[in-house]
Parts: sequence; structure tokens; C-alpha cells
Amino acid sequence: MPVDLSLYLVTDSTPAILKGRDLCTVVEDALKGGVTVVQYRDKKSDTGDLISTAKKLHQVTQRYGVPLLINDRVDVALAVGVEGVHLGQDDMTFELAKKLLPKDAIIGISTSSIEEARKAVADGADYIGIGTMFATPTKTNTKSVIGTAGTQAILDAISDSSIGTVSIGGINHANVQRVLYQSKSPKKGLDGVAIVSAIVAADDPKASAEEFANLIKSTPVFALDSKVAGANKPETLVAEVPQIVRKLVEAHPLVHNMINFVVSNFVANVALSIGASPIMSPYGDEAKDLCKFNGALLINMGTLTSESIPNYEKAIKAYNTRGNPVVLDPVGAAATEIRRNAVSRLMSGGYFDLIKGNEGEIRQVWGSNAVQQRGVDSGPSTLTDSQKAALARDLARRERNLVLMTGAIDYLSDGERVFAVENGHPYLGQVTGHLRLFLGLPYSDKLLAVLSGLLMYEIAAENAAAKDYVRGPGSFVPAFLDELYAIRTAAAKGDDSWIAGRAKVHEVKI
Ligand SMILES: Cc1ncc(COP(=O)(O)OP(=O)(O)O)c(N)n1
Ligand SMILES: Cc1ncsc1CCOP(=O)(O)O
Repeated sequence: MPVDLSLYLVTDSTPAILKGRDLCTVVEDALKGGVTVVQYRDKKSDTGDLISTAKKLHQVTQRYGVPLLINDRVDVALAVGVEGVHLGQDDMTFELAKKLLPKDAIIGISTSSIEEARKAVADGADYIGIGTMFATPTKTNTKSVIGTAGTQAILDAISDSSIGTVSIGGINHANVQRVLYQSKSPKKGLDGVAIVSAIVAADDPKASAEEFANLIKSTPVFALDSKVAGANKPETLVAEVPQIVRKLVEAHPLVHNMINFVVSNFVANVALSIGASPIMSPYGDEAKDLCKFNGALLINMGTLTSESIPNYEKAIKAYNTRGNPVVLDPVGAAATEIRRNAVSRLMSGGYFDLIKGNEGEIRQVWGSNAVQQRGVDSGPSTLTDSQKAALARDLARRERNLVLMTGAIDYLSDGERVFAVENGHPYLGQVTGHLRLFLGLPYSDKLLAVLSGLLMYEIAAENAAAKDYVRGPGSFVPAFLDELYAIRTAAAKGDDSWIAGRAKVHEVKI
């Protein structure tokens, strides 16, 4: 029977991680919390001690019906009669281990490249440990840190095989869903995650394992495949928009805003105008209760302080745990070193269903071609339209999410499709704090949901700017709120005339 790799515990007996506790007790607690396979990894003990500890551990794991594997040492595995071994690239070869071990022994192999993974598949290994996912103090002599992109490339290369796969290195509660989700290649995903310190060093290993098990179970399956029929055609998508706006009005969703104080009042008014229920809470600990309302979380970094980041992280974790949507608006991401660091910290810790920003912000999130921002403005663009579209697509593809790059033309991508939206009005650019509530709707094509929010917003802006009493950004804001409210009222009555012939959307072929 194939081994359940979903929550794979790798032990560590060093004082910094085990903290002087009894290894068998810690492992038993972790098993109670839901660990599905255990690897005894001990780099320091002599053979005699390895065998005696492995025997004790085996008694524990057998009670829970969970396989015990030994790291590196085939001789210890044979002496104790455990279920298998885990071998690194510099350990005994797979062929020899296979010869020495019983026929049904589980053999796992460490891999960090496509070549190593292909060889493990060809040899007939039961599973591969893919890593190192993120740099980790638990193992500093790792060959390479490959991240979710490197893991995805390996999974893609072996997608025709049924070999088991786990990711290892720096995985914790805040990033486990992102690891599972973002590593997925079209035909093959990870079967689990291997964890050392986040369970063994935890004050409560049972609670930690339980939390991992829940997070793994609730990892969102991103619906890249679940699109409406013909969903590459703008006209097909736009035809769906009115019913999505209607659903939003009916759903009256909660939106939790961790918003900058400049636009807080405006954002609350926009939410109320379109029939949503806003709550402004910069207090991260509150998120564990607020996320239960199944709304969306908006993180807007506009007025970042030293306290913001830990609060954001708590809230992101709470929403990611439940699989509820999180939107990142990395305001001024490229303006200062503090903001640049904040963006990389948030990006490495949590999963964002939508990243929305101007060109400068999106380039900073992308990383490799960042530009210095002046304040929160994007500054003059050096990219062609097609490069902008490619940037939005590539970031969405890398992060396995949606990216909306705003500007005179907005580019919206899910990593596959890119749509350019030319609605809106320049006054809108002077009112920051756009809300994207639509992601929270139970609608499988998330790109279409965001497009609906965008069109509602931008058509309201056009309507407002056309009023004869609107003479600039000051008089624009109340008119804009009125127009959002007018669309909401029309949508609730089933009147779709607000969008008829108005959407300026086209697909960008790159
Ligand atoms: C599940 C899993 N994957 C990878 C490793 C790392 O093994 P290796 O490269 O042999 O390094 P050491 O563990 O020997 O330091 C692993 N142990 N488990
Ligand atoms: C054994 C191993 N191999 C690659 S990283 C790693 C250690 C992972 O430890 P942690 O889960 O504490 O980051």
C-alpha cells in the first residue's frame, strides 16, 4: 500500500531543536496530532545508540500504524526491522539498498534537481524528498535552495510517474499552503511536506502537527482549470459580469481591511456603496475571529509602521488557514528599503489570491527588474504594453494567483490569460484604495470575479466623471460613490443596462 506522505515528520535530537526533551514523547505527541510518516534522523549518535533509539521509536510508531524510516543508515533499518530508509545523494546507492532491504521496504531519495528526480523514478524509489524548499537553520549544508519554482520544475519533469513526493526545508504553518499550492505543476503536485523544527521544536508538538494537518487538508485547489466555457474570449467573460455583480450584492460579504489611514474612510464607503460589509482592523489577533465570516482580507501597505508586518502576518495566516481570499496591495513597494523588505517578507510567508498594484509596485514584487518609486506613484513607464502584459502574466504564473497591474490600461492575468481593461477615468488614479471584494464569491473562475469588480468600479468612475458638476478629484469622490450605489441598485433589480456596450476589454496575446 502506498505510504501516506502528507505530514512527514523528520526527527532531530540536537539540543536547539529537541530542547532536552525525550524524543519518543515528542514523536508520540506529533503522531497524536496527525503525523503520517516518521523519519529518524540523527547525525551524531553511535550505531548502538541509533539502534536502541530506533527500537523505542518503532514501538511508538507501530502503535499508531505509521511507518518509521531511518535516515542514511540501511544497517540500522535492518537491525531494527523498520519499514524503510531515506537516502541522500551521497549515501548508499538505491540499487544496493534495494538488494539489502526486504522486498517491501520503503526507500525514499533526496533530490534537488530534475536529473536526480528522474534517476530516482527510473531506479524505482517509493518517493522523493524535494528540497531544499526554503533556507533553514536546521540544515545549513544544503546543496541548493530551490523554492516553489524549482520544485514545480521537478514535479513537471516527472509528472508521468506515480512516485511519491514531499517537499522539505523551512516549511512552517505560515507557508505550508503556499508550498503545496504554488509547487503544483499542471499534472503533478506534492503528496506532502516534511517538517523538522516546526514540529520537533514546538512547545506543543501535538498542537503543531494538528495545525499542519488542518492546513494541509484545507489547502485551496486553485481553479485555473475551472473557467466558464470559452473563457478566453472577452465577450464571453463580460457577458457573465452582471450576474456576478448581482451575486455580490446579494451575498453582502464581509471585507476585512488592514488599510492605510489615508484611504480608510473612502474604502469603507466604497464597500458600503456596493453592498458589502467592511470592517477596519489593523489588529492581527482579531483575524482569527474575523476570518470565520468567510469574507476577504485586504492588506494595503500604504501607511506601514514597524508594527504592521507582524499584524499582517497573523491575519494572512488566519485567512490562509481557512482558504479565504487575501488581496495584497503593496502600496509604495519600491519606494524605500523598509517597504521592499516588507514585500519580500509577506511574499515568503503567505499566499495572496490577488496582488494588485501599479507598475512600480508589481515590478518590485516580481523582483528582478525593480525600479525606484517616488512616493506611491508608479513614475514614467519604460515598458511596452506587451511587456506590461507579460509582467502581469509571469508574476501570476510564478505565484499561481491573480495579478492586476493598474494604470491607464489595467492588465489582469491568472498566469495563463491576460486581459487588458481600458475602462476607468484618470480621476480614479487619484483615489487610492480600490477594493476587490469579488474574490470572496463562491465563483470558480477567480479571474472573471475580479474582472467583474474592476468593471463595476471603472464604469462607475466613468459615469461619475461625466456628471456636469464633477470638476476634479474633490467633486468626483461623492459622485463616484453615488454611481457605485446606482449600479448596485440596478444589479439587485436584475437591470444589466449599466454594462451594456460599455466594457472595453480585450485579450492580450503575448
Ligand atoms: C524527506 C526527506 N527529504 C530530504 C532529506 C534530506 O536528506 P539528505 O540530503 O540526505 O540530508 P540529510 O538528511 O542526510 O542531512 C531528508 N532527510 N528527508
Ligand atoms: C533534512 C533537511 N533536508 C533539507 S532541509 C532539511 C531540514 C529541514 O528542517 P526544517 O523543517 O526545520 O526547516
